[in-house]
Amino acid sequence: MTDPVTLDGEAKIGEFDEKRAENAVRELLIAVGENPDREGLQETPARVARAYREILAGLRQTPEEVLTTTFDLGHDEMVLVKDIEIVSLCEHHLLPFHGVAHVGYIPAESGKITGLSKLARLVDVFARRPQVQERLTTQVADSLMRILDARGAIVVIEAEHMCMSVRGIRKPGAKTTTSAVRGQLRDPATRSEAMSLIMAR
Ligand SMILES: Nc1nc2c(ncn2[C@@H]2O[C@H](COP(=O)(O)OP(=O)(O)OP(=O)(O)O)[C@@H](O)[C@H]2O)c(=O)[nH]1
Ligand SMILES: [Zn+2]
Repeated sequence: MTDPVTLDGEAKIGEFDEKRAENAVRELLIAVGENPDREGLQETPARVARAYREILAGLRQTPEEVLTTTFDLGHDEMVLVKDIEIVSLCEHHLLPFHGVAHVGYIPAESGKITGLSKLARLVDVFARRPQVQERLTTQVADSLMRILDARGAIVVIEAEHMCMSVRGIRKPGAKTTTSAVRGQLRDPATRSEAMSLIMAR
């Protein structure tokens, strides 16, 4: 197995060990009192391993990889993509949290901008890891600043956590909102313009 490395977005984590994941799921089925050899469960460890590989694909991607396409359009005002669907995995319970991300930035003075789809890809790089919502929000904003030399960035995420709806406190429908605001978007007027665009339905 490859050595694990940090989750700072700059380094890649080790390979996905499918066999090990399968064995762990089989063990979990036994631990909860199930029979992993009964007909309906025989393929389950392999299916679950594949599902985790997909849901956690961001562990093997870096934000630099997805923000490579840049154009110089000379556009130097805010670009905002709203309602990007996200599904992530809460690192405390390994249960999903899902909702939407709104991602905006003010391009570098050079006018260096990226493709719109790349903003959604960037969100996925960090969402597809074991996460807490606050860190997911921060990592997206910091990547825009660092990689695009953006003059400002704003990321707002609204999500429902399955760990709060299906277990524990059991409050389905409760939504958590987190934001990260960087650079020129911290200026009150610019920030409030961005927030009203984000909140407009
Ligand atoms: N700040 C933050 N907390 C989270 C996130 N996802 C889950 N949590 C919380 O992490 C906490 C873990 O608390 P613990 O007391 O260690 O675990 P627990 O006994 O399962 O907690 P309960 O959910 O209250 O039953 C809970 O309050 C969760 O709601 C997240 O993205 N951000
Ligand atoms: Zn949780």
